[in-house]
Amino acid sequence: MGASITRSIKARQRAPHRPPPILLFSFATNSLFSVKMDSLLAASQLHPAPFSPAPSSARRSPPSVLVRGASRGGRAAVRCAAVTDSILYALQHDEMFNSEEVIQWESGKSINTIAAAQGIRIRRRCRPRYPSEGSGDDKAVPRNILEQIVWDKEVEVSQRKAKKPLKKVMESSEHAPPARDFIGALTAAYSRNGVPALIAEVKKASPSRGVLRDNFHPVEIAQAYEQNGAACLSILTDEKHFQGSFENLETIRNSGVQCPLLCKEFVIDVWQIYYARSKGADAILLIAAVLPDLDMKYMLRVCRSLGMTALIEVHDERELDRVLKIDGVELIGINNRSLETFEVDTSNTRMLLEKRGNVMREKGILVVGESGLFTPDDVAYVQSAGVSAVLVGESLITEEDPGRAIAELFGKELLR
Ligand SMILES: O=C(O)c1ccccc1NCC(=O)[C@H](O)[C@H](O)COP(=O)(O)O
Repeated sequence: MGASITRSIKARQRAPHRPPPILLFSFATNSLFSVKMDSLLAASQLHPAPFSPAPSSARRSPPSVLVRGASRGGRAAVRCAAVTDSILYALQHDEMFNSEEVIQWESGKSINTIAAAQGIRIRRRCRPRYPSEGSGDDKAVPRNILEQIVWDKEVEVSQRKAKKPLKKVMESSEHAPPARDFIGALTAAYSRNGVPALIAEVKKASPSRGVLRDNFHPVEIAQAYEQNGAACLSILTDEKHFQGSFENLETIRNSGVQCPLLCKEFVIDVWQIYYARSKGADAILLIAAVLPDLDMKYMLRVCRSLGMTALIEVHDERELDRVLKIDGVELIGINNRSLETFEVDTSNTRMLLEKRGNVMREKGILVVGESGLFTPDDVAYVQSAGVSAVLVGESLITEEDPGRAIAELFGKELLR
């Protein structure tokens, strides 16, 4: 493991920790403009001067703000009393704000068209503002389970946001204790044990397997995982398809468990990242099959501003290549399960590492092998392919004693 992990640690030590530029796009929602304004207002109060201090004259007399994309094919001047010059400066000078994807969006392409051009097959349902936009048809049926999950998530997130707007959830996230070092915990565990670090998953049910465990006590399971050498934990928060919850995440965080926690959520909106942080998450999953590049870049910035780690999940070469072009990626999960067909094939990890392992090592990116790992041979197989960590759910959670099952999975007891 040596070199790539050392590089990763060094990269992390070098990485500046600063608030995110105030960039306000989300392809995740149809109310792009209101999200922008929500974020703008919230950010102007919570991160008052990310780039440059606002002159006092600006504070006395708030400027008009040009908000790109507020109207199709052009810009709308929006007077916003809470916005300072520093934010205006940030918006106008941000490389991402002026990026290709934004220009495409402004030129009238729909969210789904832009995503499809990046090879993303998952469509957003997004209630259309214009007849030509979105899938548009209330009777449309999802093409696969991942699309179904994303469509359900759009409804869930909009309901949650109505109850707790972004500004409030950002404030809550500011009060959470600092995020723990997820990658640090993985690298330390790998050094200690000489086998891939374990991210043990607390998951009650899954779309592919139904209910995995009836007597499901999330805190007991989390404690058992930690006591038996898990480096980090992954907590499913999706209710509808996995019977998980943010309450589980919060309760585990408050139970005295020390392991860093991954919020295993289907993120489509930055609101979810702030919410996860407010509930004690140290890391969050971002799925390349769901998120267009611009969302991914913006969400990475938000994660960094919150001190959180992003585990970026890929399934195939195209997704991996997209992700490798994005700056600041530190942790990539290769999922052996197709989220569209449920097929599990551990050779996916080997195949992608054979093709792009060198690039990832050069960039100091740590790789996690995800899904379908049941035996010491499975673990050895993905380790020899080059992973530094494994994400395991089913093979542990279905055992009577999930903690003890860890030693069986690795063929030895793990040191804590
Ligand atoms: O687990 C599923 O059935 C599933 C279906 C659709 C989207 C995601 C899904 N699972 C998320 C995961 O990737 C796994 O929970 C995780 O990698 C652990 O996998 P396993 O060890 O096979 O439970």
